[in-house]
This record gives sequence, C-alpha cells and structure tokens, in this order.
Amino acid sequence: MEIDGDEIQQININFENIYYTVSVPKQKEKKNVLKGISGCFKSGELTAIMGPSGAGKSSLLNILTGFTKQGVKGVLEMGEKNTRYDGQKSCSYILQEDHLYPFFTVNETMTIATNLKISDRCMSHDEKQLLIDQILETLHLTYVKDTRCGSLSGGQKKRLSIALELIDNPPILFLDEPTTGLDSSSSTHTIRLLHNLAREGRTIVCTIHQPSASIYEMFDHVYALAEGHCVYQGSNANTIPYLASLGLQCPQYHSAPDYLLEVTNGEYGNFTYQLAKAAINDQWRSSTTSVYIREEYENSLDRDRDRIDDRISNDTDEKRISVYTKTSDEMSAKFSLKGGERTTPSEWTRLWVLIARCNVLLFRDWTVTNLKFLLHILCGILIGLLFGDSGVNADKSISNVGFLLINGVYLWYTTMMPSVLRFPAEISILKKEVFNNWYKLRTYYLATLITSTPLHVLNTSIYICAVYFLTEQPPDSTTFFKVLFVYILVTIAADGFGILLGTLNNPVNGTFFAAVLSCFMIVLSGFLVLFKHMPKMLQFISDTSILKYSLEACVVTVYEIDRKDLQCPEDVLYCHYRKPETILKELGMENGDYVSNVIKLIAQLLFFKSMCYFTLRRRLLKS
Ligand SMILES: Nc1ncnc2c1ncn2[C@@H]1O[C@H](COP(=O)(O)OP(=O)(O)OP(=O)(O)O)[C@@H](O)[C@H]1O
Repeated sequence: MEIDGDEIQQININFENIYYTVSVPKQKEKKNVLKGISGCFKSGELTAIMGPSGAGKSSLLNILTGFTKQGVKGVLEMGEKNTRYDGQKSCSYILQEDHLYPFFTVNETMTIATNLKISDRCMSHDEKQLLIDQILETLHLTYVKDTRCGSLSGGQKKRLSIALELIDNPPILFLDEPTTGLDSSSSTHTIRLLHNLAREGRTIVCTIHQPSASIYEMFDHVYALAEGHCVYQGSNANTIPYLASLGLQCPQYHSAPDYLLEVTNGEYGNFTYQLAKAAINDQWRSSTTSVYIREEYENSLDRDRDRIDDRISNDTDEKRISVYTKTSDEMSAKFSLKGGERTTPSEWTRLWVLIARCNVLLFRDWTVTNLKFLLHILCGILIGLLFGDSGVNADKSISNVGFLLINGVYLWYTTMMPSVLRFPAEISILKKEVFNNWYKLRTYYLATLITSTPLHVLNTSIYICAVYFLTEQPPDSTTFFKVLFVYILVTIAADGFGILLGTLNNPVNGTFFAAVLSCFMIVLSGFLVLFKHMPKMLQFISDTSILKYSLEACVVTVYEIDRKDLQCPEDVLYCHYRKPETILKELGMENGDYVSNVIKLIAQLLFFKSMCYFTLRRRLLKS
C-alpha cells in the first residue's frame, strides 16, 4: 500500500517582549511572572526551557501554546514575520501528566485518536492501522500494543502520549516536563525520541527541571529563565563559555546544566540582572560562536580552555549528523506512510466516535454499569419490602406518600453523587483532547448526554419496576408509565445537577454542596413540612425543589380523584385516608396537575443540562 509522503511544515516561533502579569489575592500590585522576554525556537531543533522552580517556565509554555492569554503582552509570531499566530491550530501540547483512559489498550487508544483526527475520506481503515503500527514501532510501543493503558509504565505512557499527538503530524510539539516521574533510562529514551522527531523538521519545545548531562547534550537550544527573565539562550555546548564570559567559571566535575541551575538559583550570588542583559545577544546559539569563544577565551586557565574546547568540538554539526543520520533515515522511511493531504473528520463523525468510546468505557468499567444495576435491583427489593402493600392499604397512605418521596430522593442521590465526581476526574483528559483539536467541547458533551441518558432510563426502570409492584401501586399501565416518566426526569436532572456542582467546585466542596442542597430539596418537597405550613414569605423557595414537582406529579397520578377507595385492613377500626381525595387535600395537592409539574421538571432538567455545558467550558478555560 502506498500513501504519499507528508512534508512537515517548518515553523519557527518568534516571541518578543513577552510580559505576563497575574493578580495575586490580597495584594494590590499585580505580580510580574515574565518580564519582557524574547527568543526564537526554530524548526528542526529540540529546545529546552530551563530554570529554577517558579522561574516562569510553565507560564512561558502556556503562553506559547495559547493556553494562557489573559495578562499577556508582547509579540508572538509563528513562521514568517507578521504571520498571524495561531499556536493552537499548529501545535500539540503534551501535558506533564499522561491523561489516558485506563480501560483501553494502546492500539484502541491510537485507533480512537486516529478516527477523531483523520477523516475516512483521506485514509482507509487499513491505512490508518498501518499508520498506527508505524508510529507505535517508532516509539517502541509495538510490544505493548494490546496492553491496557492502566497497566503501562510511566515511560510507556509518556511515549503513548507523544504517539497520540504524532497521528496528525503537528509541526510544533510542546511538552511540559516530559521526564518527570521517569527513571534515567526512560528519560534519556524519551528525550532522544524527541530529538529524532525534531530532526524531521518539527519545532519541539519542552520544559525541563534538572536534566542530566547526557540529556542536556541532546537539546539543540537551551532557553533558561530566572525570576521571569531570560538568562541564557543558546546551544547546549555554549552554556559554560557563556557563563565564563560573565566571570562565572564552572567548577571542575560540574556538568553544564547543574552549573546553569546553580547560577540561576543564586547559589553564587544574584547574577540575574547581568545574565538577563547578556542573554539578549543570541550569538550563543550558532556553532560559529564556539569558534569566537575559543578565541575570546584563549587566555583563560588551561583546564577551562580544555573543557570549552571539548564542548565545542562535541557540538559540531558533523558529529550530530553522524549520530543521527541513521535514525533520521529510519524515521523518514517509517513516516513515509504518514498520508498525503489530510482532512479532519466532521464533528458529526467525531460525535459517533465519541459515543462509541463512551459506550465501551461504560461497559468496561463495571463499577459504573454492573454495580449500579445490581444495587438498583437490591435497593428496589429492600425498599419495596419495607413499604409492603402501602400502595393499596388505606392505613399506610402517609407511608405511601413517603415512599413516593423516597424514590425521588434515592434516584436523586445515587445519580447526582457520581456525577459530581465524574467531570473533575475527566477534565484533564478533556482539556488535553479539546486543546489539541481532537474534537470540540460541544461534541464531547453531546456524546456524553447521548450515552448516559439510556443508562439513566434503564437504571430507573429497573428500580421503579421492583418497588412499584412490590408496594402494590395501581396496576394500570398508564399510572405506571406516568410515574416512571417522572422518576426518569428526576434521574436525568440529578445527573445535570451533579455535573453542574462538579464543574463549579472541587470534588470535596462539590459533594458537600450536593448533600446540603439536596437536604433542602427534601425538606422543601412539601411532605416533611406541608406547603401550607411554610411561612408565606418562604413558600416561594419550595419552587426551587425538583423533588416537590416529582412528589406532586406522582401523588396526583397515584391518588387521582376518580380512583376507587383504598382498602382498609379488617383489624383497623378507622382509615382516615380511605378516599384518595383526602390525601390530596391533606397535602394541599387537590389542584395539583401532572402535566404542569412535568413541564417544570423538564424546564429544571434543561436548565441544569445547559448550565453544565457553560460551566464545563468555563472550567476548561480556567484550568
Ligand atoms: N495564575 C497565576 N496566579 C498567581 N501566580 C501565578 C500564576 N501563574 C503563575 N504564577 C506564579 O508565577 C511564578 C512562575 O510560575 P510557573 O508555574 O511558570 O513556574 P515554573 O518555572 O514552571 O515552576 P515549576 O518548575 O515549579 O513548575 C510562580 O511564582 C507562580 O506562583
């Protein structure tokens, strides 16, 4: 099978006078995180953004990727001068943590990503599989192709995260601390891989905390930050000569990255200002600089001169070429099947891919589906047995109203609580995928709605079937389906309410607010405190309780005016609630109407669901 080769677009990133300020709570003055830094990250080079903790590395990366826009001033250009910067469209951002679904295998994860990124019109299924196989081979992941992501090692997860972003062959790759959490051999492997990918013409930029000397040597360009200033921009080999030019002689047995970090950390005094001034000069990036330095420092100590010379000769292009030629050739041979003009699938196609992914996830994560089924059946039987024949027994009518409320409360809680925790857990994956243009947020949200709704209907039906018949509610199908419909609406609304709280708060606060607000909803449902007994000025609050509408809709359905009298047990002398209308009057629901309550339920449900989308969007932008 032959697919035309795909040229990698060569894009340089230029930035000038980047200032980034943030507001700090309880402080009048804004904090200057980046203080007018400039630089150029070239295609075909692997760039390291280095510096001590808090220097502004992540802030710079977030600005370059387009993640951070607020509080940023300066010029960012991509490619030719004056080209409009649209980092988000041309780059992929690989975050520090590897956010992968643990229930999918490596091959499945790659297939889903390929289907989301490449249209079927430009690549057949077999061609996509070939592309996946090649990327996996290049990243040494073929042997774990059928392993679930949850069982991968840290290094394998990192390589898979890179593999996922290589599918659409982005010209720019940003990585936030790609070696964090990896052992030294995995770290070296990952950086070597990035180096090779850069050699194909990509612009690869990563932040790195404290690279070893061998890792440092693989970076073509080093951009060091300290206190928001650029304190060095140049090749790895020029680091020591650069510092020496400012009188900072690297001690014997110190590696260049260690010494650079020590200097930027202020271990030899505060040189930030001098370094920032000297770093404006970008002569340190070119290999010719090395020759210049050799002359410049001819008079330095023999030991230092030897080291400088060693560094310079190590960095000659000749050496680089001899080391990487083989790998580059291998890589280009492998990537010759990357595909010609690639088009992205429509959002409609992506929707189906996401629906399929959500469905598989639901069935693989047995705690979400099987356990819920089982619990609904067990709880349905238990609650049904507890309330016994309350549906027909006139002596148990008050218990039966309690039963109609308890059903709503049970379904509300069991649906809302997992939903509060669901999106905080998924937000990182969502953030990564939406930002890297896998799909739009609305497509994802629609897919989750489409997948979760049938599950809510099924769970509610299982529970209601058990309790309805065990408690001997009216046996006609119309009443059954009317009651079932009300509880389905409660369940779907609970899901929306949970997601809303989950996206507005962190999980701890989310569950706290969910519990407190639900308690109020129960109290305001019109059963524990009758509506007529509520203070007049507070009656309107009960309108916010979704459980009030569900209870009223169920009570007016079960105790409709023309229902026959309820049975009074022989051993009971007097049954006050024998006539259904007595119950309705007692609860103040004699004028209650099923349809209007259902409309209010639907309105609340739609409100929660649409608010969820906006809060999710806000949360995504904020994080
Ligand atoms: N949104 C923000 N609000 C307040 N302070 C911020 C914000 N963003 C960054 N900062 C501050 O700016 C400084 C630089 O942060 P940044 O995360 O860029 O540093 P870093 O070099 O990546 O550090 P590390 O290596 O520890 O991750 C820190 O002091 C941080 O507290």
